[in-house]
Amino acid sequence: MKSILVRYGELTLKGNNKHMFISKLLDNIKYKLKKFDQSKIKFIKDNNSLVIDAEEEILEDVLEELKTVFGIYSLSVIEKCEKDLDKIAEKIIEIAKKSEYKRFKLEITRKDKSFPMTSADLKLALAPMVLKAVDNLIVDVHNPDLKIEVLVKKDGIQIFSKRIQGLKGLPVGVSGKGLSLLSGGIDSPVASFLTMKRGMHVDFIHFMTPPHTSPEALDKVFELAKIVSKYNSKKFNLYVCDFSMLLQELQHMPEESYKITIMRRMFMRIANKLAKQNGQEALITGESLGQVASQTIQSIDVINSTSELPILRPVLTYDKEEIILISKFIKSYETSILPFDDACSLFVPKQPVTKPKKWMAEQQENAILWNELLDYTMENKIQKFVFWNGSFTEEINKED
Ligand SMILES: Nc1ncnc2c1ncn2[C@@H]1O[C@H](COP(=O)(O)OP(=O)(O)OP(=O)(O)O)[C@@H](O)[C@H]1O
Repeated sequence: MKSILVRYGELTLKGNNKHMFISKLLDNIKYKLKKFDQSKIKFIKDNNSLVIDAEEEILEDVLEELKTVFGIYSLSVIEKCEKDLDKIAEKIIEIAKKSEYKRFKLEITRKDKSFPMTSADLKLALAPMVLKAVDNLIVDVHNPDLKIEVLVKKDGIQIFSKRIQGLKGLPVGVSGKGLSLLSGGIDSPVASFLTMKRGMHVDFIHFMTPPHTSPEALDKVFELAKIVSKYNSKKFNLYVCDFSMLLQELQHMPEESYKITIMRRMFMRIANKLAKQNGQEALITGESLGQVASQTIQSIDVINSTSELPILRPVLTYDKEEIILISKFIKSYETSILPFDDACSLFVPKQPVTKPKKWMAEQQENAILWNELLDYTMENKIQKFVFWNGSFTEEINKED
């Protein structure tokens, strides 16, 4: 058996909520590791961290899974031993001998104050033993390339030399539920991922307009939701809305340049109604300020005015390059750039309005018959797919 120390970081500062946050994180971790033979894994909890014992053959895979869990600050593969000076030295020497690095620093943290030696005493006793046993090792406290840390805890000693970065953030599920407008582009999967990072469970809605949008475009959206599912709650919904009837009606609007603005307002109205029916408390989009002509603060204002729910725009201030970096990190990029058009891109007017006015948007809407169509679309044109155990299943019953 090998052991992995899981650090909670920010979660340990959560005061009264600490218990709830940590228990959610444990749930999420256990779900992630469900795919392994459970006889090969053991969970040992303490106040501010978790130790997972895992058979050596699955250790790397377990680490990879843990790297996708929000709320984990960092991870270390640790050696455990009894509170015995010779045994501690033996473990440190073992690590130092295996390492290619030679500029050595020893760091001791004594969590168990009943342990008879102080951290300084321990360091003074251990360092010479290690230096004597390992060739070419030199002490470099300011610029070490081999830092070995020793934790003295109530139930024994933990020793490690590497900290692997976790995703940080908060465990998914502690910040309520959101409904993400997933378009099939680069930005909305990244916006969804960043929302999950702060602990929000994310469901998705996609608007399609067949026959103008192809089945491949829809496949792509399913694939994107699946890719980010790695970071999401174990079970979530993807709603697919056939927006064609409304799109057709929008063609009758007098002012061409307002088409995108009005389409977005309709998306928001539908997303609001759906979210209210299903308990999502916020909407999420991949809009980024100034990225395209229609993503201006005036446009955001005109879109917001149709929404009672808060609209989160996690990538609002990000440059495209920064968004692409994240999309490559979460591995959605290659799918996002597949050349299948979604509802929006097929509908872009020659010169979309960049500074729309609310009164003008309302005037455009008053010129068409959208109310009944929107209700009809809500009632009859939304399919619900539930993601569970790695795949989507359509739920036929409209009641959630
Ligand atoms: N067909 C759609 N279904 C669901 N949401 C959409 C759709 N089209 C646009 N949106 C939402 O509106 C936001 C802005 O749309 P826009 O068309 O400007 O983005 P995009 O660049 O095509 O896609 P993305 O923002 O995902 O890269 C999207 O990030 C997404 O949240």
